[in-house]
This record gives sequence, C-alpha cells and structure tokens, in this order.
Amino acid sequence: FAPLANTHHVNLHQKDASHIKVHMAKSKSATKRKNSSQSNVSSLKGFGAPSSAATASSGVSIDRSKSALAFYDYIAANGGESNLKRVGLGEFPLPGTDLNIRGVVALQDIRKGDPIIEIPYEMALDFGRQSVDPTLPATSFLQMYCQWKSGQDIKAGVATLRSQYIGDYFAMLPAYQSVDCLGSTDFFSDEALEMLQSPLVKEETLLRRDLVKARYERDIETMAAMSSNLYRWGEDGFATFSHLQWATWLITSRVLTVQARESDTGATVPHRLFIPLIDMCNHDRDSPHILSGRAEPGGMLKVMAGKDVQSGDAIDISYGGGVEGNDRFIQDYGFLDSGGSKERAGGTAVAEAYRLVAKKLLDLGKKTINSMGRLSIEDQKRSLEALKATTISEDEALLASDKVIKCDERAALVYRIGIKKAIQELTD
Ligand SMILES: C[S@@+](CC[C@H](N)C(=O)[O-])C[C@H]1O[C@@H](n2cnc3c(N)ncnc32)[C@H](O)[C@@H]1O
Repeated sequence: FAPLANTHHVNLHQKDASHIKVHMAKSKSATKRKNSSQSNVSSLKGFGAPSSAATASSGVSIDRSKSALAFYDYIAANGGESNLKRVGLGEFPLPGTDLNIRGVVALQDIRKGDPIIEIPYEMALDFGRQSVDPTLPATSFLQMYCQWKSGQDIKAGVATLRSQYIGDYFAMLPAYQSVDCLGSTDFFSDEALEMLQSPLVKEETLLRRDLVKARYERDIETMAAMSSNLYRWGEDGFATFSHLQWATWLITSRVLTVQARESDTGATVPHRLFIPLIDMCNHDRDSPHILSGRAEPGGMLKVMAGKDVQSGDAIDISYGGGVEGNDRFIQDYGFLDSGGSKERAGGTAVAEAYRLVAKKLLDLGKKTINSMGRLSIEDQKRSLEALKATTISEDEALLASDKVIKCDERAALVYRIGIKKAIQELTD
C-alpha cells in the first residue's frame, strides 16, 4: 500500500518502533443506549466459550449484534482469537442513569497477573508522535473512514488483512452525531458552555473549535476540491467541519498514548494509537488493571489483570493516568467521572475527579501535576470568581426543577455543582 495521499501519516505498520509501554492516556466513547432499547443485544452466551452462568449472574448482556460478530471475526482473523474466550463486548448500566454503556466484559475467571486482552500491534492504528493538536490524527482518521464508507480501499499501511477488515472495527466506533460524542464540550451550545462557570474550559473548547476549523479549511476542503474521491461522505457530499469535529472527539476520547522508541535516535517518544478492543474498555479510576506491551511488529498491546477477575466483571481501565479531573473528562471524553468503583463503595461525598479540579483552582495538591499543570494566579482568581455567580443550593434547585432539560446544560450544572462541593470540602 502507498502511504497516505497527503501529509498525514498513519503508520499501520510501525517498522521503526521498538519497545513500547502503553501509558494510557484515557478512554473513550460510551455507546449509551436506553436500557429499554437493547434490540441488537441478546443475553446469549458470549463469543468463544463463555460461561452462561457468569454472564447471567452479573446481568451483563453480551453484544452479539451483526456488527459485533463481524468485529469479533476481525479480531480473530488478525491474531487476537485468544481474547474471545476471555472477553466480549457487553452492555453495562451507567450508574445514576437509565442508560447503558458498551464496554468489555470478562467471559471467564482470569487470575491476577494474567493477560485479559492482547492485541497484536499490527491491529493498532498508530497516528504517530503525540502532539497537543488532535486535529492532525483526526484528519488522517477521517480520510480512512471516508474511504471505508465510500467502499474504497484504504490507502494506508501495508497489511492486506487490515484493509480488508478494518471496516468491521470502524463500524463499531461511535457514529457521527451519536449520543456518545455529544457529551463533550466540543458539542456544547454557547449557553451550556457559559453554564459551566469555568472560563478555562470554555476558552479551551473554543480554541479547539478554532483548531478544527483551521485544519478543515487548510487540509480537507482543499484536498476534497482536488480529488473527488478524498473525504467523500455520502452519495455526492464531502466531509464537513462537523465531521472533523466528530473525528477529533474520537481521537481525544479513544487514543491510547504509547511510548515508542525511535530506531534512529533511540529516543522514547509517545505515540497515539487506536487499539481495537482495548479502546472499548470504559473508565474506572480505581481499576487496578495495567496496560503494557510492545509497539513493534510482532508485539502485543495488553491489558493485564491487576486483581483476580470473575466471569461477568466489567474490564475497565483508569483513564488519564489517574491524575486527570473532570475538566479533562468533560472536554475529552464527554462524560463526568462520578467516582471510581472503590470511591462509590466507600460512599465519598465528592468524587476525586472534582477534587482534582478544585485542588488546581485552589493551588493545592502540587504533587499531582496533571496535563494542565499549575494555573497562573490570574487564572485561579477568575476561575474561582466565575463559580461564585450562583450558590450550590441555587444550582441544585435549578437541576431539580424542570427548567433545564437539555443534556449539555444539565451536564454543565452537574459539573459546576461538583467543583463547588469539592472547593467547599477542601476549604472548610
Ligand atoms: C475508549 S471509549 C470506551 C468504550 C466505549 N464505551 C465504546 O463503547 O466504544 C471512551 C468513551 O466511553 C465512554 N465512557 C467510558 N467510561 C465511562 C464512564 N465511566 N462513564 C460514562 N461514560 C464512559 C465515554 O463516552 C468515553 O468517551
């Protein structure tokens, strides 16, 4: 296969990468469905040789829809068959809502220290070296996705198998305008952005929109005008700015950051990868499972059991290295972390994901420097000031009323209440 037709590189076969540690940056998209609408999910035995008792005992339904079965086949055909005895895709109730979320479920007991998921490096989409700009890998991804959607060969990478089957993976990704992505501030209305009472989140969101716009105009519009086959979307249309926004959200919510050693310099650099199946693990801040592996041809990217796993358990991982707060979660992943499994079991009043943001605003907790680092005094001041516009009880009354019904506005309210409660707890 030829390299991509423009300047974006997606290394589907990372020839010069050597040892890699999966660091894990985060996690991803929720295929949120109403509990009542599970038409394509049945409570059958899982793929492979699952114990039906286990799936029944946890009440998790295994996804055996046509697209899921095609995806399992894709995994098996590319060297990942052993996974299918251990795990499948399931629908889990999302705490505190009437929604379900797709995730990975164990189909058998797995001992601490054993692999839960092992994906050959060749199955990953390696978007190359990490940078702060997610729009570049998003553009590469969108090009491949458009090629697949319009029935063309994917002109990237070297593996025939992948080009034949990667659509079975793409078909499992949260679709354009699906409910999953709409939770991200990228898709918030101006009113909802204001309601966050968080000038820094609002400014970063607007900056990202500008980045997407500039990237769209520079790389997609011009390329689409030059070649009618690039970025084709639908019968006679082309990918729009809004499609690139969706692709950018897929990047920020799904890539795993994997350390790669460059063969020429020997330097270790972070790469961004989509790793099928591993990218379907949801977030649990308290998950002990460990991501590791090699990003070299023949290597495996793995989720290793950090504790004994029982058949029927959700296989979650901790996004953001455990140091990111809900300011990142609402922007990058489109959900609010209301507490890890241990936190919830312990009945904590304020989730750690809010506390982390509050500590940043109050300039506490300097030991846990996260991706935003320390804030300037000015940014701290204006952030704290903005939150004073309303009190916690006013916000809670508003949330309980039927005055705010739009999802983005409700999420903004929940976010600001969480931050205010965390600030209150830390300053009392
Ligand atoms: C890497 S994907 C994980 C798999 C995803 N659920 C799927 O079906 O493709 C990350 C996305 O999953 C969803 N997600 C993951 N963990 C979640 C959680 N604890 N609560 C709510 N949504 C979550 C969010 O939409 C997030 O952007």
